[in-house]
Amino acid sequence: MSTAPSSSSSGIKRKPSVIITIGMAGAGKSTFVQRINSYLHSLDPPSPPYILNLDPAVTQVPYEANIDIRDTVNYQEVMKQYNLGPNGGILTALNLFTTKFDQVLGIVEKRADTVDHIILDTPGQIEIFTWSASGAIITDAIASSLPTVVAYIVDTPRSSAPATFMSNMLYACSIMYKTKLPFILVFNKTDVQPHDFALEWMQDFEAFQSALASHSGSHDSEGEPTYMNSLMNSMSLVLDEFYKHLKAVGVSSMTGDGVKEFFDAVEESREVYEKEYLPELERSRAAREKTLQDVKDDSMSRLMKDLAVDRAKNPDAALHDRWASDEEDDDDDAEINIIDRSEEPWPGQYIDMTRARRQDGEQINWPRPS
Ligand SMILES: Nc1nc2c(ncn2[C@@H]2O[C@H](COP(=O)(O)OP(=O)(O)OP(=O)(O)O)[C@@H](O)[C@H]2O)c(=O)[nH]1
Repeated sequence: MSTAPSSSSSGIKRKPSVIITIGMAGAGKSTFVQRINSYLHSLDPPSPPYILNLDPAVTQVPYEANIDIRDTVNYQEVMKQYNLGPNGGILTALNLFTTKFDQVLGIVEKRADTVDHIILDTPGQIEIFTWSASGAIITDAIASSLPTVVAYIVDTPRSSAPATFMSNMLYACSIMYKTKLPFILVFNKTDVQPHDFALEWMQDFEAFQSALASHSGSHDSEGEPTYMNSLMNSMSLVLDEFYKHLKAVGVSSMTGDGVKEFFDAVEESREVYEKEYLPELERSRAAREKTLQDVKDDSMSRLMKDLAVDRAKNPDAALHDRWASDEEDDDDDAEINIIDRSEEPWPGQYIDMTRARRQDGEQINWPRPS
């Protein structure tokens, strides 16, 4: 029993799959992460994943994270120091952690040879990850290095009303188009409510529309469809296209039902990543490099034109510009002092101006107006 071959026929260890779990608060992300963690441990041979907890505010997680944001940033302290409320504190803690994400990625890449799955558990407040620069930086950084899939966790019992289902799907849709990554809808808590209704609504928009029509509040006092009803009808047509691009599985993080199907979907998504996401990533990288090169070429050609104009105006200028030969000799061996800031700091590199102390009795003559 194994989810996927961990090495290819050539004997080269294949890269691990990264699973980013995202979902509304209380949808069951942490419980789901623990469930897939225990599933991977139960395989023969066991295939323990590498887990990153990115929720700084969680008090307890049901799994042991390999990297935990709480070890790096104290969210309570951030709230105090920056005078923030809980959400601002979580966002700032994530921002601070993201400044170190290159180190995290370095560690993760080193682990890539020994694990088959890397799992990211994200903050409970969904928008802190999905609509922040930090969330985008973390997602892009990891997805450009390893095959990545988004697992969007849905609280199935709480999405059984057509309007709630629709708003959850719209949110999922916006995340899918933002990340452009392969996307798996995980209908969680199927032990409480099976997810068949959701699959039916996704496959047949007429079924969704009739569920909507039969729901109370869909018609006004004169029997006309309400504004909300008409809006959701139109939205369901829009979402029809979105449903074609994703996989949906039903899971119970409580009982473990559907976890095997989830990993099958991860495996299929890996192919989508390699066929669609990776070429797109390389295309946009090449486009970015081309734009940069075009800007450089343009500046250079303008500089050369300016030089040509100067030379035409004053043909002798170049003669006067010559250095004396002894000056040239002096400079020949001079080292160009380029500082690589990514190297180890050297003594005195960091001068914290806020801490510089004045000598006792030292007078400072501040400049005064007039
Ligand atoms: N019955 C049932 N309950 C579940 C399932 N998955 C999670 N829960 C419960 O749902 C509640 C929320 O689960 P969490 O895993 O804390 O959800 P979360 O999305 O991580 O929540 P945040 O920490 O707010 O992000 C807990 O009480 C879980 O026990 C499931 O598959 N079935």
